[in-house]
Amino acid sequence: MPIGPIDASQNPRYAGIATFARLPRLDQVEHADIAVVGVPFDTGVSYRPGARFGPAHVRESSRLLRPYNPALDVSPFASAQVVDAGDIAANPFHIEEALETVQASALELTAGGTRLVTIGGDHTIALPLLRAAAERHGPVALVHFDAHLDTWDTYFGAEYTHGTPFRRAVEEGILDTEALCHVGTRGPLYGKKDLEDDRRFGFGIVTSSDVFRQGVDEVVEKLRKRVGDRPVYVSVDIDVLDPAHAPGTGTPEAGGLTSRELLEILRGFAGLNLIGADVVEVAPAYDHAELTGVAASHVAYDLVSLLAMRHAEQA
Ligand SMILES: N=C(N)NCCCC(=O)O
Ligand SMILES: [Zn+2]
Ligand SMILES: [Zn+2]
Repeated sequence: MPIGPIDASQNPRYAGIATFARLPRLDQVEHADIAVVGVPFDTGVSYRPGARFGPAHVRESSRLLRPYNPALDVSPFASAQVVDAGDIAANPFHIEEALETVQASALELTAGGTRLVTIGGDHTIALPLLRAAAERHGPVALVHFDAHLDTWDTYFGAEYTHGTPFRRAVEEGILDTEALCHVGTRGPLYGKKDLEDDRRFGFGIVTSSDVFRQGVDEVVEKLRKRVGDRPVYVSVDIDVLDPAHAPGTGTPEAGGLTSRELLEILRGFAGLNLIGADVVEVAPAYDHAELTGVAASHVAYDLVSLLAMRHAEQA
């Protein structure tokens, strides 16, 4: 029987030290099927800093999560042993070293078949997480929720930034270029070439306006078709949400998804071969009333739920 979260009917949910959803820590269980892990790192940002405080904020904002997920008809913490694995201590003064630390830690955490849902941190961390995923599964399909393409080349000559992880990932051959898609992109670019490059790398695009005009069901159908039964990694930059739904982020863009749209699309992924996920770019200094923290914690909860369903199917 998995060890579940602290019971909110016995112990007030606002009491005690915050782990994600009040789950046990990794060192309190024998084996974890799914681990939520933080990467408090934001040395890769191009505008507002502060995503290094994302993991702590999302944990604090996750205290109200309950054990049954009716939208997916699953009790994720009963279907699988889910834990909080704490934070990966990435060097804030040396990006390359930080990326190595994140990759090595992700490999260590997944050694026994544990699936990861990682809380960022800025989007730079998706690169080492994808490297680790590809080491385990080979090149992976990617569904990338973001206002931004994040396939730009360099900033100030720097290769590893939060605007460039997916270009590096394609160059490194760790993505399955038959099955890549951005969802929720919008806003001004540097030039038309950004889109041409992105297309050349193999990405399909479902813009924020496509989600609005086509609706959730059509979008889910397209994404499921593109991914098929490939191992798929889901990366959620919280700025995919409209700033009204997620003000606490580093590079906000108007005209984004609602949290309802994002959660509905994610729930449409039930049955896909999800192998890992991240939720990044939560910058609490710009958050109000935990809007962004709550949205991110619910996104992480649904991602954990999808992984738990997959785990139960395979067990
Ligand atoms: N990954 C995020 N959130 N933002 C990338 C923005 C890159 C830029 O400053 O153009
Ligand atoms: Zn973004
Ligand atoms: Zn991003």
